Amino acid sequence: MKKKIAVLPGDGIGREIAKGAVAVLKAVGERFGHEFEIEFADIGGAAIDQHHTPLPDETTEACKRSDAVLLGAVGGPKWDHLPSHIRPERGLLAIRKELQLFANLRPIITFESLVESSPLKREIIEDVDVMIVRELTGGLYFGKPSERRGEHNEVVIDTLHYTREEIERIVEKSFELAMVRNKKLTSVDKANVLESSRMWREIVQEKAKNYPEVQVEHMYVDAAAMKLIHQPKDFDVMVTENLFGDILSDEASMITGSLGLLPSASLRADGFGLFEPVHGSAPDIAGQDKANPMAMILSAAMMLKYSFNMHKEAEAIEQAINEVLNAGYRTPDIQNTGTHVVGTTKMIDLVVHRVREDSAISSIMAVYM
Ligand SMILES: NC(=O)c1ccc[n+]([C@@H]2O[C@H](COP(=O)([O-])OP(=O)(O)OC[C@H]3O[C@@H](n4cnc5c(N)ncnc54)[C@H](O)[C@@H]3O)[C@@H](O)[C@H]2O)c1
Ligand SMILES: CC(C)[C@H](C(=O)O)[C@@H](O)C(=O)O
Ligand SMILES: [Mg+2]
Repeated sequence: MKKKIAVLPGDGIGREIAKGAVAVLKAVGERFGHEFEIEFADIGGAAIDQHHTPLPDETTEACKRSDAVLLGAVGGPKWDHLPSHIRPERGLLAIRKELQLFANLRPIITFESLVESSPLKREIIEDVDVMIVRELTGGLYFGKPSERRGEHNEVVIDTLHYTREEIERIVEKSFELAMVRNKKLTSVDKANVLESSRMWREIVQEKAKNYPEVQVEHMYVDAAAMKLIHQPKDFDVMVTENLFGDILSDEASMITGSLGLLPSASLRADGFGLFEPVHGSAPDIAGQDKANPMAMILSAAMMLKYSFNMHKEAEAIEQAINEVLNAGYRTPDIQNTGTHVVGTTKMIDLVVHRVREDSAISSIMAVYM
């Protein structure tokens, strides 16, 4: 199969880990006989430096002529002085909006080999498999007005804005996911305070009538934050609005062991997707070969699964990652002493090697079977 992929490395560790995803895709392509044509484009701070805007038209066009998009991360101290409407993060929000990527899927899955070294108890984190469904193109991030007012700019306004249609489509998506998973949906809101959450809850209740098999529960976001780290196995699909989903997913990363392990898929209604790690550009470790490339590589695996229907190819990546972790290799975000502590480049090589090695084994098997 031939597929065109736009790769937007962005800033900081985004550039280091994007290389990893591309190398792994090349290995998958060779093993399974696919051709992945890669087109690189700038976003975020890199785009500000090159094109004076965080999202150049060329980048949007490159995404639109591709079958899927991979994104590293944006932002960093170099651009922190800029006003919010032209910061690197604005490029990320703009591409999500432009491509109508309203459904952000953030799977939280425990790696068995990391359970032992976790500061959290085994009985809490083992076998966790939660899907956070985060609304991605509405809410406080996109509400207008968002500005400072008053004679001395002493008043500030951000607006939490949702339309019924925006809530309906993300709620529908989460019910569909619940139906193919374990038929359990937790809707997270702040309906004791926010009008937007009251409408959110009403819509969940309305839609629930079309999915009688799905067990639905409503939970306030503060309680959900507590329960997520205390009893994560009580959740299966969790749907929530943009900002709540942002915060809860970083929190949930601690169940797996590191923010550097969480991938995500940002999907449009027709299935087109942009795939990005949950984490940011990590300026504190950028350029030091310390970043964990797994979130990015797993995002590429999600792309293969969700955009190209390449399930065995995605599983080959997941298996390679499991094997590398089972063999004891760790980036410093997970473990910082010992003989198996490796940098970004070495970790990428290990995963690529495993993906290729399986290729050798399966071709021998093919000859003798
Ligand atoms: N999707 C994105 O592009 C995205 C997401 C979050 C933050 N950001 C931006 O990134 C910049 C830094 O933000 P932040 O520091 O709050 O969040 P961050 O996610 O970049 O980093 C938080 C902490 O996690 C660590 N970390 C993150 N990813 C890691 C990885 N793959 N391997 C090892 N350690 C990792 C970092 O070193 C840091 O200590 C900001 O400009 C922010 O706006 C971008
Ligand atoms: C960088 C920022 C705009 C972004 C968000 O909040 O959506 C990030 O934190 C994420 O989780 O993808
Ligand atoms: Mg975030």
